[in-house]
Amino acid sequence: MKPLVYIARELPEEAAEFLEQHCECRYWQGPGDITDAKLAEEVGEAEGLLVTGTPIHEKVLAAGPNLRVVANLSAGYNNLDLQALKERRIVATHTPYVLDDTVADLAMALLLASARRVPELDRLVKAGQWKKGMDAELYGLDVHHKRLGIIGMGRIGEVVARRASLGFEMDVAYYNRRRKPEAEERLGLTYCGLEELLSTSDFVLLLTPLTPETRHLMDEAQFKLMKQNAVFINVSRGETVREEALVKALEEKWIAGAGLDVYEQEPVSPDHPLLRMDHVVTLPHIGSATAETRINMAMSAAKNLVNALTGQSPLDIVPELRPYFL
Ligand SMILES: NC(=O)C1=CN([C@@H]2O[C@H](COP(=O)(O)OP(=O)(O)OC[C@H]3O[C@@H](n4cnc5c(N)ncnc54)[C@H](OP(=O)(O)O)[C@@H]3O)[C@@H](O)[C@H]2O)C=CC1
Ligand SMILES: O=CC(=O)O
Repeated sequence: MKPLVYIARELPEEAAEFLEQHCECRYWQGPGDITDAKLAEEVGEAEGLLVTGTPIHEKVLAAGPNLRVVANLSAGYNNLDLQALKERRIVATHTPYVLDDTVADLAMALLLASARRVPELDRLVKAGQWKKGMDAELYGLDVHHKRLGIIGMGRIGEVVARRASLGFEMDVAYYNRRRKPEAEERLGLTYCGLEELLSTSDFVLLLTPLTPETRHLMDEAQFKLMKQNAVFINVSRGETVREEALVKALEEKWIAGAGLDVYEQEPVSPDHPLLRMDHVVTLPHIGSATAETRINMAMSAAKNLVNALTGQSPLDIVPELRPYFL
């Protein structure tokens, strides 16, 4: 008999077909995105779950007594209560690696767009406001040969660093809890403490996972350390930044601008002050959103799910749970 799995989101055809071959599949039918409360009602006898971002905590797990695996279709997995999963011996997986290049491209796009004011100037031209003699009003900031400080030099950070240093001849500094001597050598990185990184970088890119330690890692004190002509880019999770502090930093011109893919509340409210600022470039959490990469992520999540249910070791068990399942 095929194992029953509950799929809490839409999937590309390839991944749905693969899952149908190996599992009996039930799907969330909407309307809208599933919530944790709805998932608790739906999980029933399922042995596996496939989710993106839905909070998975004790109440959801308790509602599914047969659960053996939760496959998260994303690299970040801050939606998972790892302790509750561990206590119930339920394995959890995520989808790292397959999206690294795509997310790194998006980080560079945000950086360039913010520095050179691309969306703002696009709006200006389309509104018919381009006039002769306004040249100086359109100036942006150089990217090449500047210092990029990356907080969270992991899989994606390294790919951004390669683009920035080889493509734009930037000087790349990073801050992690642990140094990475091999990556320093290979990519020509400079390691520095957080304060030094913030006070010396022209662009600060946040790429840590969201954990209790990184929640509000960027607060007033951190924005105050940044240079006045520096730009802040966030591609990690919204809650790594205290948004009120970011708004203040931008309003009071402690920093020159920001490029954001993620927010404390998503979708961000239409009346959020960040959306009224010309020196902020805003994207709707689309770091990995290309057709090819979303297929690869879905296939990776589906394979992790099937492997776990058929007694093979899933490739991408979340690091904190690996010691218990490998
Ligand atoms: N916007 C989007 O669409 C996407 C966003 N993401 C986000 O990006 C995050 C990073 O992804 P990825 O590169 O694959 O993850 P990795 O785990 O490979 O890298 C994360 C890095 O952050 C560092 N880090 C962790 N905690 C801290 C801390 N407290 N202080 C400083 N550094 C820290 C780690 O180093 P160390 O342990 O040594 O500190 C590690 O090098 C994901 O968790 C996700 O939230 C990912 C994909 C798409
Ligand atoms: O935010 C996206 C992810 O994959 O993590």
